[in-house]
Amino acid sequence: MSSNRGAWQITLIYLVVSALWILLSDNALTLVGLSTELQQRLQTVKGLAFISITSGLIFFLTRNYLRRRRQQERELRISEQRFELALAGSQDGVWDWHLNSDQVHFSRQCRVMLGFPADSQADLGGKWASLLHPEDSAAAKQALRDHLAGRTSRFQHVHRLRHQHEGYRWFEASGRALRDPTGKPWRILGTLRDVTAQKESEERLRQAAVVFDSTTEGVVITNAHNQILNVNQAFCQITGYSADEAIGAKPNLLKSGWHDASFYQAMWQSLEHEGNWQGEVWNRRKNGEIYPQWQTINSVRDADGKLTHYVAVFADISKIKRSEQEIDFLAHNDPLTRLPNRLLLNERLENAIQRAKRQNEKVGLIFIDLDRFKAVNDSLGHSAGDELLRAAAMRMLARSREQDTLARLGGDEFVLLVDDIQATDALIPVAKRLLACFDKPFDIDQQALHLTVSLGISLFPDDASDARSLLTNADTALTLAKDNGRNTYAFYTQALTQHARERIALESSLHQAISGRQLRVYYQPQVDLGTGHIIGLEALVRWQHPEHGLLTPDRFLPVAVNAGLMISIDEYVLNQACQQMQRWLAAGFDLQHMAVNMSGSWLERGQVVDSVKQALARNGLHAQYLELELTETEAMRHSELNMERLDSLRHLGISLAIDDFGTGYSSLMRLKRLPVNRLKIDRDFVRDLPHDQNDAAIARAIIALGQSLQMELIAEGVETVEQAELLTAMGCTNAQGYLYSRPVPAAEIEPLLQHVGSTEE
Ligand SMILES: Nc1nc2c(ncn2[C@@H]2O[C@@H]3COP(=O)(O)O[C@H]4[C@@H](O)[C@H](n5cnc6c(=O)[nH]c(N)nc65)O[C@@H]4COP(=O)(O)O[C@H]3[C@H]2O)c(=O)[nH]1
Repeated sequence: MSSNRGAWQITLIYLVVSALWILLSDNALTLVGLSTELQQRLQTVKGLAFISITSGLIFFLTRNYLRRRRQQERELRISEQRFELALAGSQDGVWDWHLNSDQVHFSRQCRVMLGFPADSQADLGGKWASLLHPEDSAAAKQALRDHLAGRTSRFQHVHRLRHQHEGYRWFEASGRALRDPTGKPWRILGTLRDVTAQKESEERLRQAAVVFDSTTEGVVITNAHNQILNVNQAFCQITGYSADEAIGAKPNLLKSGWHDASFYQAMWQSLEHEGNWQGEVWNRRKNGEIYPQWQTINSVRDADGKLTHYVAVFADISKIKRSEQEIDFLAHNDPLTRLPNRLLLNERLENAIQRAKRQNEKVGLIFIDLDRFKAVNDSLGHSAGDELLRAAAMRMLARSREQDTLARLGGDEFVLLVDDIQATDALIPVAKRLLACFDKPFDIDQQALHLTVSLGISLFPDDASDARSLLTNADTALTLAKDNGRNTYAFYTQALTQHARERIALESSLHQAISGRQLRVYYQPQVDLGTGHIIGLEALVRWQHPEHGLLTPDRFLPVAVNAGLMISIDEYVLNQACQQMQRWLAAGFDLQHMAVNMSGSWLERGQVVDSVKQALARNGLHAQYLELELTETEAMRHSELNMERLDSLRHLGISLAIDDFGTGYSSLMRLKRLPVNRLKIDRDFVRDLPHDQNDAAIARAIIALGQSLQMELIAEGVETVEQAELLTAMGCTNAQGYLYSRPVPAAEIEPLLQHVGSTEE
């Protein structure tokens, strides 16, 4: 009941009761028939009674009314206090917006939250919109419009409002509109809550969730009882377990059994005392594979310090481990053959020497060099060369004892470290075994390649007292093995050291030899096997050494190659030979050509064509009388430039011969393309004729090849009549060798030429 209606009802009742009282009580007195005086007295009493009753009534009503009001006011105050307390506790502010007057009341808390003075009574109406962040403004206003229009039952929106001092902060505003009977809103009341911290932690959580899901490191979260609560995608990828399989289980699901109890004890102790643990753990994937992981575990405690969770983050480091191993391997091993390299050999050699010192034993070092490997590499290409090196390494490794170290130093150089030997002789069977590794040919690129090795042996403590000298001495011994005709072994001796010193001395005196005219040119005849006539000569260099006497090319040419002196020597010989040939021709000797050796470096450097032109011009020799010899290996070098230079030489009119044919690895295609007139059968295949069937077969094959390519053939190193006859029978037309003459100075050649006869005879 409304207050107006209630008041009207009470007043009406009072009017009716009073009117009835006045009218009826007077009539009642009249009817009773009392005297007038008594009636007047009773009327006075009645009037007083009425006043008393109504006064009493008014008193009680007023008292009740006032009591109820006080009670209500008290209750209101209490409720207001409760509300204030509740709001203060919740940190929410209250706002009250009278829409018609556009007056907004912001509670004290609201003002504090927005950075206004707490007790400012300034009207903040209309401020709300201006405080809104530009990015949130449209959405917040739309939410308010929706509610005022009755489209939503509550206004609720989270947006940023500008704080007076701290920039924008996040607020959650909620409220409800009061509407008149027509439904039109006239007031809206609501609360405002600062949710900046919540927003920030939501953002942090969102970021953490992204990290959790996208990190490549596995993450496991367990409760305090070490039961898995959550794992991330990376965990599943690394371990092979799905999240469903892992959740609820314990992390020992991954236990590999590689760590003992003390390892886990130390881990738990660290977690308990430090709150974290970090280290390498070997775990087992679902597929059984054991792998290393780098793991960090942190214990998580609540505000009261009670342990709630463990969080473990780990990275699979198996790839890193593998590359570490690979790097370590490559640092100590040769990538081609996978054998130990120089570094590892040195380490092992040092150790072996120390051990031998302690145990009074010996250490043997065998330096191994593949004979003529360079020729294979140059003619068949590097990949075939590599394959050959690998195959050779495998054969030697298979024949070595496990405790010995076979190392590759680079190129075609290997070393076998033979540990724990009692006597020098013990190395002989080892060396023989190594040589035997090369008895059978290697099958490379569908070709059977025959290869031999030369071995140089030195011994600790007999030949050297430290690793470095031992290696140098083995190398020196190798030179001796090579000098002894290759495919053999040689021990280091003091004499060898002397030899090495001589080589160094030779190199320095070779420079003087060239300038000081110590070089000599010897000539060796080349004869027609059919007529026995000398058809040409080969110019061969000698060194008239002031102390060592006459030195043959094998003593000083390798030194000259190392010292870069080959071109000077070749040019000197060419000049001398042209001069001499011109003299002999002028003297009327019937010679077809003068053969001069051409080193690889001379051809390679490119000045050979000019040098030849100049030598011919200087000596007035016609190009047709000059023949240049190039070894098979040099001729097969795959360089277009070399090919062009050979073509240019041919265009000058000189002829070209391939020297030492049969020792290299010729490609038929290339041989066909070479502008060559003559093949010289290497003396290695002539030496054992006519007895060696293999050599005979090779010589026959070379002759057939030369014939089919329309090249002239000359056999080198013919020493016996039988050899000459056999070669003639095989179809070889020319020969050179001691049978006819050793290489001799020009003066000694002339009687031979006269014997053959001059054109003037
Ligand atoms: N056992 C034996 N050997 C015989 C016989 N007939 C000839 N010889 C030797 O065979 C070699 C032939 O020369 P090469 O194959 O061009 O082989 C030559 C050649 O490759 C190189 N050489 C010599 N002089 C020069 C030069 O002026 N320049 C260049 N680049 N190399 C040269 O040195 C190599 C060796 O020359 P030499 O010691 O003079 O050795 C000569 C010669 O003395 C024989 O019946 N039996």
